[in-house]
Order: sequence, then C-alpha cells, then structure tokens
Amino acid sequence: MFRGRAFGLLKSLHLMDGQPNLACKFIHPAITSHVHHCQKRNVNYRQSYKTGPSSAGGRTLNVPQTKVMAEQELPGVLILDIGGIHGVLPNIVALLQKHFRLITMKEFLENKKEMSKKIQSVFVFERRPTIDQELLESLPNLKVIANSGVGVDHLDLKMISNFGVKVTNTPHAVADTTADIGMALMLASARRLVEGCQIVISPDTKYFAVDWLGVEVTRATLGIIGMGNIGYKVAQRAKAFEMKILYHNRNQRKKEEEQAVGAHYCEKMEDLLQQSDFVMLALNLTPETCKLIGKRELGLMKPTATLINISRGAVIDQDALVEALQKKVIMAAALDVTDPEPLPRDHPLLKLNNIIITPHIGTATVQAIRMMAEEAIANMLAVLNGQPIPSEVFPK
Ligand SMILES: O=C(O)[C@H](O)CO
Repeated sequence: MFRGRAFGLLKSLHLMDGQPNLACKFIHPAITSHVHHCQKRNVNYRQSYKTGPSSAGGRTLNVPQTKVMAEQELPGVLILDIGGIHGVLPNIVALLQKHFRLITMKEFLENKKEMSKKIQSVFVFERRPTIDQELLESLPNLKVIANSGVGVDHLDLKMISNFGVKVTNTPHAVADTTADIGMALMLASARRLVEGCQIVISPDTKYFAVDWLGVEVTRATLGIIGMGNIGYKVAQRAKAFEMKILYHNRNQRKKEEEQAVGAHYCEKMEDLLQQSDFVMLALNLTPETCKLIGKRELGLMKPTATLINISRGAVIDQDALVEALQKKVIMAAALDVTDPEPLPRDHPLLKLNNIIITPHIGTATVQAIRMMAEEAIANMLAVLNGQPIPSEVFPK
C-alpha cells in the first residue's frame, strides 16, 4: 500500500504518461536550440548532457555523455511498457531516452522480428521484465541486463552469462535510502510508533503512554548481518545514536569500515545474535543465505531483541519467525521485505501485534529512483562502449 502511495506521489510530481516526445519536457535548457534544429529537420533527436548536480538531494552519479544522434542510431533498450500502473516511471524514461532508443515490451512483442535485432540492453525495473531463456533466445544482439536495484536474486546469473550477456546492478544508488528505512523501522518498532498512531486515531481518547512503553535505540547494541554498502550506511547512522555496533560478514572482514564507525566484528553470527538488542539483516539473498535466520538463530536472540529485515524476505524462515513472535522468543520484528510480496491477507504475520511490515519501500524515494536509473545508464553505456563497468554482477 505504501509503495503504491509512493509511486502515486511520484506520478503526481511528474504528471505525464509515455508520450513519444517525453524527453522534450526534461531537456536541458542549454540544448534547446539543437532540439529545435533537429525538429526543423524532422530528425528524432537525443541530446548529450552531463547529469551534474541533479535533483537527487545533492547525491550525484556521473553518467557519461552520449553524442547527439538520430534516434535510430542509438542502442536499443528493452523496457516495460511506458505508463499504466506497472509502467516505468516517466522521469526515468526521460533519463533513458537521452542515451537510448527505448523499445517497450509491447512494441517488441508486436514486431519481434525487427525489434529483436535492435535491442542491446534490457532495463530491469522492479524485477521486470522477467528474464527467461525464451527472451534471451529472442535477442541476438543483447549485451547487458541492467538491474535497477542492488538485489539480483530474481535473475538467473548463470543462464544469462551462458548467453554471453553481462548483468549490472546499482549498489551505490540504493545504499543511503535503504539504510534510512532500516533506521526508520528500528526507531518505529522500538518506540512503537505504529501503535501510537493507531491509539491517537482510535475512538478511545484516554490513553497513557506508560501503557505501551517502548525501548531506547540510543546506546543500545545493534548487530548488522551483512556489512556491504547498505550495512555500512546503517552503521554510520547508528554511530550518531551512540550505539554499540557489532557486525558479521560471511566472507569478508571490513577493517576500514570497522575503524570508521567503531564497529566490532563477530566472526560467529551466533555471538552477534546473542549480544544484540537490534539485529539488522542487510545481506544479499543467495542460496547460502536463504533462511539464514531460522528457529535456532531466533532462539539465540535476547527475548528483548528486535529483528529488522531490509534485505529479502527469504533470508528469514518466516514460519519460525511467526512462532518466535507468538511465543515472545524475541520481542518484535520490523520488516520491509517478506516472502512472498505482498503477503496473503490471511498470513499469520499480519495477525501479530509485535511486528511492523512495510511493502518493500527501501528505495522508494524520488531521489533514489532517479539515482538508480543514472547508475543503470552508466553501466549500460560502459558495457556498450567497451569501457570498465562500474557495477557488474558475476555468477558464482
Ligand atoms: O534490491 C534493491 O536495491 C531494492 O530492493 C530495490 O529493488
């Protein structure tokens, strides 16, 4: 529901649907004369530009320049249908159009023979389009699948690589925003914000805060499982809350990050689970991390502890979590991700009162979505131009 709202907001900010001349509305003023020139010549233009300080709240990524070219000369990118509630957001379309000839799924399916040869990359947004064998077989000139987002658990990396196609993701664009959601969930759960809101709007106006006391985040112990880009950003924020920070990484100790935020490495995840007041999951979903947190791990946590998940739902054994929350093995959980998404309305997790669930909104901000598109564009251009690829993902 919240995700729907977030995208509704985006749509209202950029109230446009997929008109063919959409890029005109976003074009940099400095290049308008060139646009007019192209229009006079009846050429469908695309204009090079530097992203510069964008609306991304001061955070910018360098997207390489693309030369001015007629649309038909630009590399083709397969995207979801523009517009409609499942479409790619119009502002992202505008960014992509500056570098690529966009081919919608509809266009592709209607004219497969011609379109399939033009497509050199696929832009994956919100896990779509589905990349399966059939699609890969039908795209002989495909070079790169650019995922918008860091998690690539929805892509069969081995199969894609067997087609000689590269996969990229956007680890930098998502880090701050996802870490913010981790902090928001931790604070909301600890201070019982959702219950507080419900009490305020309930017909019973006599309420006493002492009846639903929360716990403090400040100076509590936070255990981060997965100290990658996102985990580190969480640690930076936790430092400002004077938290004791523990972390566990399955493969790599991060000494520099440890020093920067004063984090302590737990070689054994069990130690972290036993000592933490808040356990935050910020790791990738892989076959090795699937159901990493099950009955045994929950049993190791303090009965006063809270489990927060900003990675993927499947890293937790959800049946075990339901039981642990019902029996108060742990105090609470706060999840931005579940398995599946959304949960069926009658799912037992939705019946508990010691849980907060948000609908996978870790990256659902105006700024993050734009930066993810910019990072994906930089990746695609690098692959197509034979340059070093900023964020390539390799099959294991
Ligand atoms: O993987 C990610 O970065 C987020 O979940 C957005 O898809």
